[in-house]
Amino acid sequence: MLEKRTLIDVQDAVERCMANAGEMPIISVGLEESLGYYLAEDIIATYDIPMFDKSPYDGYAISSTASNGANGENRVHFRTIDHIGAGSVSNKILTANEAVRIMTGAPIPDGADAVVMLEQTVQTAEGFTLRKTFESGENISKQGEECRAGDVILSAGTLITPGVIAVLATFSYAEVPVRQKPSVALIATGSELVSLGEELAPGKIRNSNGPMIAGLLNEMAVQTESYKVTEDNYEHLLAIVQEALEKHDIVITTGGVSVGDFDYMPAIYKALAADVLFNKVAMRPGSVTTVAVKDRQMLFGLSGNPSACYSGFELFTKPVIKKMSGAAHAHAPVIKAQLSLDFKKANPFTRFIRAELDIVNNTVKPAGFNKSNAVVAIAKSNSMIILPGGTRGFEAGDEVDVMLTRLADQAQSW
Ligand SMILES: Nc1nc2c(c(=O)[nH]1)N[C@H]1C(S)=C(S)[C@@H](COP(=O)(O)OP(=O)(O)OC[C@H]3O[C@@H](n4cnc5c(N)ncnc54)[C@H](O)[C@@H]3O)O[C@H]1N2
Ligand code: MOO
Ligand SMILES: [Mg+2]
Repeated sequence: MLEKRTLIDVQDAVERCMANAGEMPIISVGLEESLGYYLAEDIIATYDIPMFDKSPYDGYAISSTASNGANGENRVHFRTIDHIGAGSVSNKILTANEAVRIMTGAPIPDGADAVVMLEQTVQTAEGFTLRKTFESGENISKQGEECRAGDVILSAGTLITPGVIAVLATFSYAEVPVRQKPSVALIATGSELVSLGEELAPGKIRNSNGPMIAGLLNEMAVQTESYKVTEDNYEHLLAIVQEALEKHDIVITTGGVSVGDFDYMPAIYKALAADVLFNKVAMRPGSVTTVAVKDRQMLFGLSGNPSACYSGFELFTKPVIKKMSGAAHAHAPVIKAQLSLDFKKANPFTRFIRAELDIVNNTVKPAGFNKSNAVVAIAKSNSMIILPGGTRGFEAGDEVDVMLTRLADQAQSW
């Protein structure tokens, strides 16, 4: 007998997933390996940056009062008494009309409170002359102007980017406290699937979901074990899922979650006595997406249809992985943009459309043929339009919600 499924809202489904996503333990990784992890602790400045008053220019450090009254007709003369580059300290103490030749990054010598750029000077036998009055503090990078010892520079949950690595290096973090990432098993199911290079016998199709999801996980720097594409064989699939659960925090399957005679995932959740969080969501595509929990491990039963598979990952799996990995912001941002094409179809459920967002003009359109089985539109999309359930007849010019999935590769430039 066909089991009755309970339909739930997308938001509810997302919340159920997030409620079951526990943070992974804190580990320490080398600075060079830390890219893509999330900071597990706040990063607090251990000293002022800059650490000392320093010169922002190549030029001369002077006492500003000595430049008083300087102008084009009355150039003031300075005598150079020392010469330092970045990394060196002058132990001379300046008196009036003395100067230290100083390079960018070098500490300001005692007695100096201004820096004259090289271009503002005329060289003389014993030093230089200048033609303008300097103020105290002029052209000096002050100690602590960027941050002070004790300041919280970056908070726990921040994604480690190259900029974050620069901060960590500044404070000498050879090892970085991060949240471990969940390890993921990826199982593409379906007797129709053949891998790259294999013959496409009648009725067979290429497994595109497996490599796509592996790519999405790779982008998140998550370790993935891809299992061989399985046949639709209950015992075999159950054995693989059980093996995957022994080794991984998350098990992602694609396909076999609907009501077909060879859709074995529902029976497998039952056999595992897994707690099914939902198996029918009021969304298109991906309405049969199923998420279950077994002990503390999560099973994502993504739909076999490629666009449904992709959307299910973006909506449910990605934020769960981000939360487990310690991300402060697990969800993709949603913005408003103007539709640039009509979209007349009815939307009985919340509809997600793989879309092209033009960030310059803030307009958006479906990324071509957009049914649940579409593949090309995924490749062309940088976002997903979200149309609320119970609506129809969107027209060009209407404002719609757009989830930002990937904006890194915009075809826009200066
Ligand atoms: N009577 C009903 N039939 C269907 C329903 C329903 O509610 N009642 N739901 C439909 C919807 S909506 C979807 S979505 C699909 C979901 O199907 P499954 O998740 O069970 O996936 P499969 O049956 O295994 O495959 C569906 C489709 O996708 C192709 N596929 C599967 N795996 C891959 C892969 N790795 N790479 C590329 N393409 C793949 C597969 O060949 C099928 O064409 O069910 C509807 N039916
Ligand atoms: O819910 Mo299905 O994923 O529309 O094709
Ligand atoms: Mg099916």
